[in-house]
Amino acid sequence: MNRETITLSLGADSYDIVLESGCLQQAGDLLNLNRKVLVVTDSGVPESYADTVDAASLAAEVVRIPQGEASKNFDHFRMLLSRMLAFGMGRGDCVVAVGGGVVGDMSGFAAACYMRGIDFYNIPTTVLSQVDSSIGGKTAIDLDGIKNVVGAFYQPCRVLIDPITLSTLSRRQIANGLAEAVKMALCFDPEAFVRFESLDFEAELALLASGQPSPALIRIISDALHTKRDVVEKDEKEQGLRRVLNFGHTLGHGIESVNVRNGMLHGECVALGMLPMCSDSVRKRLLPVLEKLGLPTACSSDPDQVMQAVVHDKKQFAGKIRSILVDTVGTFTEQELSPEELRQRYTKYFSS
Ligand SMILES: O=C(O)C(=O)C[C@@H](O)[C@H](O)[C@H](O)COP(=O)(O)O
Repeated sequence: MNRETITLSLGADSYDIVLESGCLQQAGDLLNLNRKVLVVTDSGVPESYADTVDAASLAAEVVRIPQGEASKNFDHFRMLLSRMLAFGMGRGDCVVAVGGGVVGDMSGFAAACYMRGIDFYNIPTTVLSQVDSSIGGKTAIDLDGIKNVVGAFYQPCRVLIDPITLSTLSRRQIANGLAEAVKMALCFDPEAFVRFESLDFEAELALLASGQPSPALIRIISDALHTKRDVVEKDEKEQGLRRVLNFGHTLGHGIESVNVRNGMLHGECVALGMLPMCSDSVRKRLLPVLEKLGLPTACSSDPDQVMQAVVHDKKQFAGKIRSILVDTVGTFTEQELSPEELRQRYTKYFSS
């Protein structure tokens, strides 16, 4: 099996991302598990993944939270900390996340807070977490319906990305994660976007369903990891360039907050959130890609409700919302838009 190791250079917080089919099975060799380990996973992740980490650890506790964004809350966060305390974990012990973005974000935040910070490893098992959320150290929980509003920048010690884990995901979950990779290609990587345009999605899904790795998906994951690595190395704490990774998220988070109970997924909301923020020519290329992936392209959420959530987002600054726009594939601009201007973009695109 081919292994790609991508190093994120952040001084003392540098770490390797290992991308290799089958690397989950090597967790005992690739991670330091010779200590107490809190393994955090969710009810949608095959139990065998967490069991693999458990078996490779000196002593492990496995915590399984219910699947879904609604679990990324204060109660589950507190429960993780209590479990660490009850297990007698000390500063030399570690947390391992095995799952998607919810598991990674929340367990990373728990690792950041327990005893002011213990080691954290991430083993993302969804497309979304493999291309985006496991990289760059954003950890968080949601509060009062606002996404990621409590959290910390806390880098993992190592990330293991095993594309074989994608074979158990539904088509919808795969497309959900690919929305984040489309976002990165649109902003930074025109060649990666062309690869999306020529992607034979059905053929790659068929490969995955037969238990084989999908070369095209591995290439997409690798493209996204390189883009994100380059961005985070230049701007770890999101003071400038990293804000571009929020393309599609400003309206997207608003749409997500309104639709969380309808079961809409994060990437689906990001897909919708990108559409009003593109030029006509970019949208003309984006729409067929989203349609091919089966991502939504129409949204009927009430603009007032969407905007209510948008104005609580972290991108608000002196009454304006820092928004990313894409006029040409591979480039971006940042503009400070008023809530009214954003609302108009939303209504103009989705009501016409
Ligand atoms: O890593 C980043 O930086 C991102 O913005 C990646 C986003 O795709 C991701 O969804 C992130 O969690 C959103 O960030 P937030 O700061 O708006 O919570």
